[in-house]
Amino acid sequence: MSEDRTGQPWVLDVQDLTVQYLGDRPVTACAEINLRLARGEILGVAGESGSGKSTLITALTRLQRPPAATTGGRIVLHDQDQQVDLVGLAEEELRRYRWNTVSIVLQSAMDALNPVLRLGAQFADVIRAHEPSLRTEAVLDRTTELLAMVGIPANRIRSYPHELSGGMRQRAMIALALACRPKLVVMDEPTTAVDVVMQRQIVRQILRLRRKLGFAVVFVTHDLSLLLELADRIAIMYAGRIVEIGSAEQIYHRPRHPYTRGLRDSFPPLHAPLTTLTGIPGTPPNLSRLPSGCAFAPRCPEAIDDCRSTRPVLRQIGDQQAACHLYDDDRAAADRDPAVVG
Ligand SMILES: Nc1ncnc2c1ncn2[C@@H]1O[C@H](COP(=O)(O)OP(=O)(O)OP(=O)(O)O)[C@@H](O)[C@H]1O
Repeated sequence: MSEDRTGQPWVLDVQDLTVQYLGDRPVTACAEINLRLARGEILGVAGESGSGKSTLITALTRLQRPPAATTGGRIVLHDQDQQVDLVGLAEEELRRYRWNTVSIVLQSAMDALNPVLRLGAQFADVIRAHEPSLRTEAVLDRTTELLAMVGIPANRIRSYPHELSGGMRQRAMIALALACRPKLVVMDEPTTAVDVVMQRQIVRQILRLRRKLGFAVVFVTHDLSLLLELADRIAIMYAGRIVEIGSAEQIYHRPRHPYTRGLRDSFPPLHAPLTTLTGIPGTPPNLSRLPSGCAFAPRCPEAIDDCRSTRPVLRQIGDQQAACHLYDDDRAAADRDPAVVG
């Protein structure tokens, strides 16, 4: 059984996950993704629109619908001394793990919450599905406690989703995702629909709840600066592949991949003074017509000949990983001293 640095089993161990949109010309939206999460760890996944982030999230929770299909790899979850590979489980078996072991927070709570049910009824549905024998008062107590954790007063239990502010709805979604004490919460841009002040409040709340309850998080967003506040580690996606992965500190201060550098310089930092934003020239590629070699090469200011002919593989560079030919010649030096190149 694979284990993290502390000897604990990984909460999530994704191995060579490939997800395609099937059709006349299949599109590979996630290619050979490898990710591991330790208990209580927050992994951020960042990338531009179309890089495959949402596809990854729905594949991880097995909520994808045709034409999307997982065509390779494993999604191994570990909970209560058991390991289970979600790939290949039937819908009925998956239900045992949803909410309980892994839960999801979507981009728009308005799409995820039922508009015709009061908040209390929605919490009761989820809690009861996993603890059918729980008495009404206990369900109510649990709901009150969950809402309080995200700063929503008890009198809102009788509110309908449309009676709540956008920020409150998102926080209610987070509370609902935690209702059955999952080991892993998967979040797809849960702060895009709210203003910056609320965004930061939600980020602080997630950090506080993680400390209190110890769940791990995969948090997907296009906003790298947000992840720098929230994530322990960050994976950068481009054209369906992870092109760099490292600690938040490494990704911010010493990004290896030119794409990561471009992404970092495209967003205003949340704390530091505002500087000129440079952005990345060009647009992401069409996944059904990827160039040979590195998919970022046509936009890369540092591309060399190899980049246009051979796709670089994700490999260790110092104590982070990147898929970039710029480090090929300096492999030995970069492995010894990560500051040598970059
Ligand atoms: N229903 C679909 N049919 C065919 N291809 C699709 C479909 N949905 C997505 N794709 C392909 O998968 C790619 C990745 O889409 P995905 O939504 O996962 O990206 P994303 O990074 O989450 O983007 P965004 O931030 O805009 O949500 C798209 O560029 C597109 O080529």
